[in-house]
Amino acid sequence: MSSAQDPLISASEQIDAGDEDNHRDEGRLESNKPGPASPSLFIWLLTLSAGISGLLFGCVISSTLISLGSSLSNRPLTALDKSIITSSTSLFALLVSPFSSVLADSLGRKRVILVADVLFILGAGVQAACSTVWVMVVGRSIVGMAVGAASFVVPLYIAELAPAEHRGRLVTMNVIFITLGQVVAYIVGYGFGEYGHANTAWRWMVGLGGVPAVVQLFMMMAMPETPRWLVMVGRGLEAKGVVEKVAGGKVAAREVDATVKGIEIEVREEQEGRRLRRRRAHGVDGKAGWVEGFDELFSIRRNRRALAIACLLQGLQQLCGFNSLMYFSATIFEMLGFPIPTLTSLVVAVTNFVFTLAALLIIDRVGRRRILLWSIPFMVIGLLLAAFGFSSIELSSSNSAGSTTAQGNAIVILMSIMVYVAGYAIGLGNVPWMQSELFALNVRSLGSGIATATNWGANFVIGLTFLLLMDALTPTVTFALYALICVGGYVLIWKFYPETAGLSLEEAASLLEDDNWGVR
Ligand SMILES: O[C@H]1[C@H](O)[C@@H](O)[C@H](O)[C@@H](O)[C@H]1O
Repeated sequence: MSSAQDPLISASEQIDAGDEDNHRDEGRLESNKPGPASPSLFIWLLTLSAGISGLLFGCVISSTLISLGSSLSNRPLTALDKSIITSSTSLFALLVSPFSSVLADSLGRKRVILVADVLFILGAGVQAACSTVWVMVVGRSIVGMAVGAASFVVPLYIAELAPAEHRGRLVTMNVIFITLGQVVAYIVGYGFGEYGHANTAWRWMVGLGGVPAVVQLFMMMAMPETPRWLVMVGRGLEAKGVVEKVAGGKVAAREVDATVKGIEIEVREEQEGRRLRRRRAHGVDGKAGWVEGFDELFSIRRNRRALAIACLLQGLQQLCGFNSLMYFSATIFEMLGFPIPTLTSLVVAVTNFVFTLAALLIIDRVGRRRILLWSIPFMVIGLLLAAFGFSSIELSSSNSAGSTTAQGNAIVILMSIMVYVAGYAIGLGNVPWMQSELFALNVRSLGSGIATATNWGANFVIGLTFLLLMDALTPTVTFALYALICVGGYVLIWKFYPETAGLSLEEAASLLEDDNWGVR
């Protein structure tokens, strides 16, 4: 085959010839070339190692305050104690995620995962050994820092290592671990609650949470840094080795070269652009710091757009109310008269897990935008049906209707919640974590960190307001409000979120240059 016929050969030759105008095309070719049928064993291993953080994240987010009894501060917990203990985790996750993005650029993606592991282990130990409420809050806050850092850096790490055609699937693997962690937390919580000794069971539960972090610490030490970060810090040769390893020997050396060159070109262009902007603004040359990172994120149109979309998706993922079910579904099911509410809650966690698995199978074929536009309507239907079910219960209880009607309504609500959760898990539960593909490399880490902070901020708000809303506005209005938020989110996604499935990271990020936000 001649080089004219072979797009890859011609692309790399053009690069070698120094034709900068054509360099952008190279990234496009990288994404369109037929990739290996399935990810290599090495990339699976790497995703597994990084995904253990997801397991920890899931366990932490779902670990309800199992019976602490009077084992802290020699008194029963007050409502204030409970809300401070619960919200300290999301608050610290929120504070730490943008900060750890700065660390991910200076120390590297992998080291931030290692730091998060150390924090997980420390936090688990402090919680397991604590005897006062305030030490418990300290332990939960340390775990919050770990979750904040890990929830942002793991999807970034996976996305930067994954081949374009499998990226969605591999990032979704991380969400599978999160949802699996949630299922495990429910089962363990239920088991300890039913059969454990009240004063020690919870210590075991939080303490054992440190074990996966120890396992991950050792596994991650053997894993490489991402090629993109390596190129960014001038270690191009190492980057080539990693690309080769990820491909599992299934691609030709020239394709590896082309991939690394594509990244190098992007880095060079961005450094050049940054230098020019600095010179124009301050008349000086020099190394850009993280303040410039913020400046670039907000002053350049394409970066601003990427940030707006990533924050929209992450905010919507939480404001749609899903985690209120994770935190309080047992309370809801108790209210509805289910005999073992914690077991009914497990149904929610399992539905979430199973449909996230389904997302794994179809996400790269269906595409991110399309999967959201298909699945959000199911969330709206589920929420509205649940709202309707609650309104019937409110009516029937005020008319003191028979318990069969109430039971029927409770089942309708459970089914509607399952429809909602399925819709959530297949789209909104995982697509926002593909945030890094929206950003150009120089602002990728910072942008992902801010979007992750948006996720934790909205999570904090939902956790804090759900019970209050149920009380002040009735369950019907609360669920209808979440449906309204989903409708608003749907319209914004339809207007502004372009499809990024199958594109290289470089190509996906440049979509947002378009006047129509890359949507058409
Ligand atoms: O992607 C995850 C997943 O959907 C979890 O089930 C949810 O609890 C988290 O908040 C979310 O970030």
